[in-house]
Amino acid sequence: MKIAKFNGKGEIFYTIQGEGKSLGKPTVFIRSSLCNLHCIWCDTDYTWNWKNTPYPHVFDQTPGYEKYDKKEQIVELSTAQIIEEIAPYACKNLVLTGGEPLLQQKAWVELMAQLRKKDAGYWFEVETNGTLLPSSEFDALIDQYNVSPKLENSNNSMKIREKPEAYAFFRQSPKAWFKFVIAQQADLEEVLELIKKYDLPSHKVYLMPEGTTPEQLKSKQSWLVEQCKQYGFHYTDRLHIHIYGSKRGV
Ligand SMILES: Nc1nc2[nH]cc(C(=O)O)c2c(=O)[nH]1
Ligand code: SF4
Ligand SMILES: [Mg+2]
Repeated sequence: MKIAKFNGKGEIFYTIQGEGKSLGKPTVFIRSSLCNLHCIWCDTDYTWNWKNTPYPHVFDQTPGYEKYDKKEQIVELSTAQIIEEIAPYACKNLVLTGGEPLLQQKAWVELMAQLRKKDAGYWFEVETNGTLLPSSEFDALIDQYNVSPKLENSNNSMKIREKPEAYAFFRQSPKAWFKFVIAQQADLEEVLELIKKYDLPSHKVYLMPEGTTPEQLKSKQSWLVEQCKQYGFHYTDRLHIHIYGSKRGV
């Protein structure tokens, strides 16, 4: 599997789930590389923002920021190698993230199947942008989908960010929970439209402030909580950002 490379190794780390339904749960994260979207504010752009691609990013304004050399950002790990990497952690909760993990479903299926065979107690969550359909094999192994559909604020065209067949799948899955990144009022209105259009279950919707620093998150907290109260959505923060700041591997 293509894993994001960090400090010469695969980006695999033990922390607490910082977002959404499982917030606070001790969890091992495995960050796969590659994404089919190109969100302008993406905080894991080292999984897709390759040199000689046209996608703009907010970091373009940051002095010294450069698009990434694909070869330098990916490490190919076998299922056995990934199992070896996670072995030292006394934790059976895994989050498959990225990038977009559903781009590499076959490799995840092999990993999940082998781990379950060893220990039925494994719990598998996946962080997905909700544009790709899970295979039946993948769906059979996964415990929870954290579906984070992208809005206009992501700067992806509607054609690539809004896939009706994927919405149809996740809206009916008992394992799926929705998490929308909200930067401003217009985003909230877009979420309300999507909920109506795809008949999403409101009680399974989380709103999360946009931001990669505690200051950015804090500036939106109280406003967003009021919106959650008004519409009956859950609020989720980005706990790992408050605790660790904007760092990799936490
Ligand atoms: N602690 C922690 N929680 C997270 N929840 C979703 C994450 C992600 O990047 O997918 C993430 C992450 O990178 N770290
Ligand atoms: S879908 Fe996720 S990983 Fe892909 S560009 Fe958007 S924020 Fe980044
Ligand atoms: Mg993240």
